Amino acid sequence: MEFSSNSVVQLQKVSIFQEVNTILAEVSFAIEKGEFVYLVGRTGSGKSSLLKTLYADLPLKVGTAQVAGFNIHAINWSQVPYLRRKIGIVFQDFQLLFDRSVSDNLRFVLKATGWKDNSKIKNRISEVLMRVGLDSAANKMPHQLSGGEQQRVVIARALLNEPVILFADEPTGNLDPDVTQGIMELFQEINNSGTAILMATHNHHILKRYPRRILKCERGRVLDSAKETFDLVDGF
Ligand SMILES: Nc1ncnc2c1ncn2[C@@H]1O[C@H](COP(=O)(O)OP(=O)(O)OP(=O)(O)O)[C@@H](O)[C@H]1O
Repeated sequence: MEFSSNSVVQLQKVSIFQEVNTILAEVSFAIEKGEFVYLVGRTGSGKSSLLKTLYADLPLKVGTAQVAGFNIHAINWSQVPYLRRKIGIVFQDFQLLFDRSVSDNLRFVLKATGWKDNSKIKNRISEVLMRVGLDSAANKMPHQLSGGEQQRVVIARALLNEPVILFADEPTGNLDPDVTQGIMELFQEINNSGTAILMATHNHHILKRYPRRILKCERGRVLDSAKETFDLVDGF
């Protein structure tokens, strides 16, 4: 399989494991710079496990994978923080630190990823909060924000180091339809400005409203809408 140098994710004959169980096998696909791709499939079909393998939370034992220029199959633990600086990760449950303000949540990540200059840190925090439409929330505590606003802070946090790709695992899973739409519009804007996105979702309405390429986990394989047609309804 030929991969282009424009790819931000390239997998070749990858198997995904949970403990000793093979969850997915023979997984080969590429995601290009600036592409938006959905990841779908029934509950337990392997979406989260695949994402975790891509951001090196699960070890890659079979096959080869490159993510944001890192060889995931050969990565060692000391390199993982550098990989994580090149990618952004957004989960369904927001995972903010609830004992500190929004800006301190963001400052924590910048400091942990090597930022030292306080005025640059302050500027970067303002920039990302502006980008997600929350510039007035810097001094609020997470519990003072709605679920949708908290998810925007998580997205701002994922954008801090200008990632080449965002991995989003059910980012709208806990949100009502109006708020979901706002988050999807934000993802479209982020994507339009050049960041690739791989987003796991169970939400059929999102796929209809914002149609893009789809990867589907099914019976231990990953199907690709760019290469084959498959039944979308089955799997939600
Ligand atoms: N930490 C774990 N230890 C062992 N097995 C696990 C673990 N996490 C997930 N699994 C198993 O791996 C398989 C794939 O789970 P995974 O969470 O990747 O699916 P998913 O498609 O993301 O599901 P969902 O849509 O419910 O989030 C399931 O059979 C699950 O039981």
